Amino acid sequence: MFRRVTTLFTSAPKPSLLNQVAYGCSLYTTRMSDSEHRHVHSDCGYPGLKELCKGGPGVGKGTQCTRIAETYGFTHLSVGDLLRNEISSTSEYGDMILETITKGKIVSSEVTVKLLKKAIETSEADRFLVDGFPRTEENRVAYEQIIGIEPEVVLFFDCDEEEMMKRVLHRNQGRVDDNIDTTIERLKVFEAYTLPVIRYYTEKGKLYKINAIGTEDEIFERVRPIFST
Ligand SMILES: Nc1ncnc2c1ncn2[C@@H]1O[C@H](COP(=O)(O)OP(=O)(O)O)[C@@H](O)[C@H]1O
Ligand SMILES: O=c1ccn([C@@H]2O[C@H](COP(=O)(O)OP(=O)(O)O)[C@@H](O)[C@H]2O)c(=O)[nH]1
Ligand SMILES: [Mg+2]
Repeated sequence: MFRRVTTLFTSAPKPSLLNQVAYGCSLYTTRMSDSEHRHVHSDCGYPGLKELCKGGPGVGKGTQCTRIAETYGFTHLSVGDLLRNEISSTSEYGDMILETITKGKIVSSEVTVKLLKKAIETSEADRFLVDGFPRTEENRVAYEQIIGIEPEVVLFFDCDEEEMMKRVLHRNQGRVDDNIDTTIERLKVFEAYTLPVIRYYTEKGKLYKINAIGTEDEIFERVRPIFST
């Protein structure tokens, strides 16, 4: 079985650098029952909304985060992109990150939170959409401790495993992890490490499940009410 996760965060305007962070959304497929998820409701207004988006590999997190950011004025921070930028730079972490991504494993929180913090601090923006993070409970705790913000809303993009695999294999961006073996591993990692994060936010009453099957436009229309007051 395949599973996927995507994450986005939005943040509320705030005074200090770290307060600016918005939690994003994640996309993933899951075996959780619908009763475990909250659904988007009309009183989830913006501004003041902090969002976290979750979903599995290829579910469309990045695609939807880009549209959300453009439409609602967020700065889109993809942690995957931050990590890939490190690989192509002279970063001391480059080799480790490449090996980790190639295997479909998770980079340590020490590195990812450091990169996120730097991206936020060097940006002049005051609202961010964080995509594809946190992927583990350790990520979540480290992020909330260091960034100092807990998301109010977590978007969960739900898609069947076969469709996620199909989207990954057709992504055509030359990524080292866009292959069958790595994606299967990523789905296992999702189930073992990311699903607990989803459950955490479900229990906190912050999870919003979005059906990620359909066209990009159709999915965006399902997301839109969350950002529209
Ligand atoms: N609703 C959709 N239907 C079909 N393909 C999609 C859809 N949304 C995104 N894609 C495509 O699927 C691939 C993975 O999308 P991406 O946004 O990178 O997902 P993720 O960030 O969750 O891994 C891309 O090639 C993208 O163009
Ligand atoms: O918080 C994160 C985000 C990404 N990754 C690594 O980067 C890869 C690609 O992540 P990305 O979000 O770009 O993938 P997507 O889900 O969009 O396909 C993951 O499989 C991990 O190896 C990580 O370790 N921690
Ligand atoms: Mg992505």
